[in-house]
Amino acid sequence: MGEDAARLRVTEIFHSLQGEGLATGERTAFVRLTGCPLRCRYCDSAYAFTGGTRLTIPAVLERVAAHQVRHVCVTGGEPLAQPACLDLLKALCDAGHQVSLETAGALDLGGVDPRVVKVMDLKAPGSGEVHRNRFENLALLTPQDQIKFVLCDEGDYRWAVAQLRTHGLERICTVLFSAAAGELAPNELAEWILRDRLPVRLQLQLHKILWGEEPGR
Ligand SMILES: C[S@@+](CC[C@H](N)C(=O)[O-])C[C@H]1O[C@@H](n2cnc3c(N)ncnc32)[C@H](O)[C@@H]1O
Ligand SMILES: Nc1nc2[nH]cc(C(=O)O)c2c(=O)[nH]1
Ligand code: SF4
Ligand SMILES: [Mg+2]
Repeated sequence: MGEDAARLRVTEIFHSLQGEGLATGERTAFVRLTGCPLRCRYCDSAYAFTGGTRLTIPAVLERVAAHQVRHVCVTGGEPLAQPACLDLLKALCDAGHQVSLETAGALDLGGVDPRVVKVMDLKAPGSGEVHRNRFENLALLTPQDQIKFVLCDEGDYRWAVAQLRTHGLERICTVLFSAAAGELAPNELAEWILRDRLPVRLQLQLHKILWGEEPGR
């Protein structure tokens, strides 16, 4: 199949305020790609595991353009599980967008366009997917990228602190600590970060504060 005919399976394309990471609050178009090889216990996007609509890259670009945004966030599901995601990321950059990629960190980041801001999770034990972390990806991150931990409990927190220290993560890029919604109180996580004087940022999910668990927001 030629590149022009490549299609991506897409769950939704929507317009919202970025709710996560360093661009929080920016008006953003989200492209949520369908399918994920992981099953994090807390996943708030399980509706993207199946279904979706097959769209060509020009069709995705056209729907994104309708939202008149600078920022585009490619998420999922696990975007990198679809090989054509790499072409989509490049096409969005070529169209002049500031592009971010939300990824589990379980698949190779090697082919991602260097203009893309990579927001990579390290999956903690409470996710049930800690064995999927691909630590080789850390060498592919640059200071513009972000490493995110989504934490379910104090055990996860301790694990994240150990990763921070073992890999010197704060020397690579910004490190975000986020509480898994419904599992850990963000104020408790805030107290631990202060107590331990960690070089990390607390991340709250702005869209859930504004709109709750509504899909497409
Ligand atoms: C739905 S995932 C999609 C991208 C990719 N599969 C990943 O896991 O990064 C986007 C982000 O939402 C986070 N997330 C999922 N469920 C969450 C929850 N219940 N509370 C907080 N963050 C959550 C993930 O950890 C990830 O950082
Ligand atoms: N507003 C909003 N911001 C987000 N940032 C990352 C999201 C995601 O699901 O990956 C997300 C999302 O679902 N909504
Ligand atoms: S990797 Fe991302 S999309 Fe997949 S189950 Fe985990 S949080 Fe959900
Ligand atoms: Mg989400």
